[in-house]
Amino acid sequence: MPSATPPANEAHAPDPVLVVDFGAQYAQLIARRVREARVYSEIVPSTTPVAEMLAKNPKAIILSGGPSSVYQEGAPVVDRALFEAGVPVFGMCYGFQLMATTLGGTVDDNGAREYGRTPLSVSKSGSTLFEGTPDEQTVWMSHGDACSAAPEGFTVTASTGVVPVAAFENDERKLYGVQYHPEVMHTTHGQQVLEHFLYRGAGIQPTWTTSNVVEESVAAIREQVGSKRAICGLSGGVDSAVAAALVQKAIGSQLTCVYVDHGLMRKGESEQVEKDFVAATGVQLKVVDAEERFLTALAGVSDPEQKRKIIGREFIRVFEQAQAELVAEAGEAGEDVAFLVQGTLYPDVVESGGGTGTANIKSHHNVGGLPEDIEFELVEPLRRLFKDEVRMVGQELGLPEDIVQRQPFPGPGLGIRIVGEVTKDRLDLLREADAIAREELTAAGLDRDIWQCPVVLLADVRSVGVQGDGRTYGHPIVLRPVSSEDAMTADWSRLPYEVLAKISTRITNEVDEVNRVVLDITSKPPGTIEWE
Ligand SMILES: Nc1ncnc2c1ncn2[C@@H]1O[C@H](COP(=O)(O)OP(=O)(O)OP(=O)(O)O)[C@@H](O)[C@H]1O
Ligand SMILES: O=c1[nH]c(=O)c2[nH+]cn([C@@H]3O[C@H](COP(=O)(O)O)[C@@H](O)[C@H]3O)c2[nH]1
Ligand SMILES: NC(=O)CC[C@H](N)C(=O)O
Ligand SMILES: [Mg+2]
Repeated sequence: MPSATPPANEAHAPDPVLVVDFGAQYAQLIARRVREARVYSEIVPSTTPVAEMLAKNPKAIILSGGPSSVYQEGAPVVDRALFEAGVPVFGMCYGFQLMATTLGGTVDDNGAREYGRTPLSVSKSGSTLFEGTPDEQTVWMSHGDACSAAPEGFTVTASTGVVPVAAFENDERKLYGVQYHPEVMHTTHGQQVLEHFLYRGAGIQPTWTTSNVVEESVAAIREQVGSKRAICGLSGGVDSAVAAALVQKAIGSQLTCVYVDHGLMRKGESEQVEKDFVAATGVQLKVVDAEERFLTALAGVSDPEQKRKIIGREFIRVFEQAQAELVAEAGEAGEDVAFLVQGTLYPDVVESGGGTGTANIKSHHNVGGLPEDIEFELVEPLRRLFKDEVRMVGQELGLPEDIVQRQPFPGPGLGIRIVGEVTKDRLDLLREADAIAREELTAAGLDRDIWQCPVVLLADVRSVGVQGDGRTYGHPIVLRPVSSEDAMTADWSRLPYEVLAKISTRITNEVDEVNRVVLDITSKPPGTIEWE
């Protein structure tokens, strides 16, 4: 079964607000902001035919920004029919400009460029978007083209020092647009304006909550799995813990969780999964020791994508082996184990290029890294959710705080934190360094301030040091502490110097072969969070 096939339980999604992605930096952020307004949203690529969009029964449509210029040849377009279907539409930046030109207004490159924080003057009397917001507000702009004339029938509702048409609306036709980016934090009344569109313009009720998600998913999982059995890949991370708890709620003892100890885990992690998770949920757990298998398959490989593919493949082979064992244990009486539950999230799908036609940055082992010949039917109840929403679902299900608030750890584990070939010795070395960094961050009370802190071993790099009056020629360790909302973008965390100093001293003193500790001060973009 191809990995991009949405599992059957996706059919139960509520009618969405569609975010049409014109190649925006922030399409995901728009979708999140809509959900923060308690309205369900989904992203679709701009190449989706209008009929296909309308077939999803959208409650409203948002047109995102994008890098193109509407007057360029080959720039993405939208069929006029979209504006005539009676579905409320909100255009932002490129989406605003496209709405303007498609409906007879004028957009050109007239030198009215604006980048960053910009003061906006609102003429709000009777405006659906702006009523109740201040006359002067700060917005985030990022454009080189501008609208110089709104289409007929539209009222201009805002302007800036250089742009006369910075927002317009046609309340009768339920069409709205703004030149700026309401979705970014720096736009002071962005969320309010977006909510005005959703609630007032489109008349949507804010009813989408995580308790709906729990109810709907449980029903969908029961329908999908029926009386058959399922296994769930359990990693100790938030996503699989929440997925397992949801599926357990739906099908109880038909579920067995499988924890794969691939030898790429951090210090103490396997013990923690075995003890804590079972204690918290009472789930049936099968632990598979697959260290040798993974290390053999990874021997001699240093290319990151190759590593990811190998790890993805071996995961599935281990799940198949576990499946066979469970069937054998149950004997004749047992139903087939036909389903594999995974804690796949919406960003995993989008980043693996499966959601919006975006580029493949790295193959997540559970999406783009799955082998072609997988025979399980996938159950992925979190495939539509963002991380913070998953945490809310976990809370709703009564999972303990220390599971729900855990920092993410990638499925391929330390395998993608060794730059170079993965060997047992290198893993042991990295495990020690990582344990020290985690211990000190926890001791300093910083766990909640950072999103995660990968610790990376540059196995193919050596540098000269001096220790105990002697020369050393060892490897550097990289600390990569980041802060983030959803791992799609991130900034490096400004950790206190004393904490960094303590980590550095301890690692170089306590870990053989490491004589240097460096700090990664790159945001995402341009860096990613993990090094591979
Ligand atoms: N060691 C493992 N054993 C079994 N399944 C695993 C293991 N590691 C990952 N998986 C499966 O792959 C999925 C994706 O891994 P990922 O690391 O994104 O999620 P997670 O570990 O559940 O959560 P988090 O992102 O918070 O670490 C998991 O939800 C789980 O189903
Ligand atoms: O389960 C996973 N399988 C993977 O293959 C994988 N790759 C990265 N990550 C995690 O995803 C987030 C974003 O990471 P990047 O900025 O490196 O893409 C960060 O939280 C990473 O730790 C993964 N998780
Ligand atoms: N951020 C955007 O959507 C930019 C739209 C268009 N390319 C401009 O520069 O005006
Ligand atoms: Mg994980």
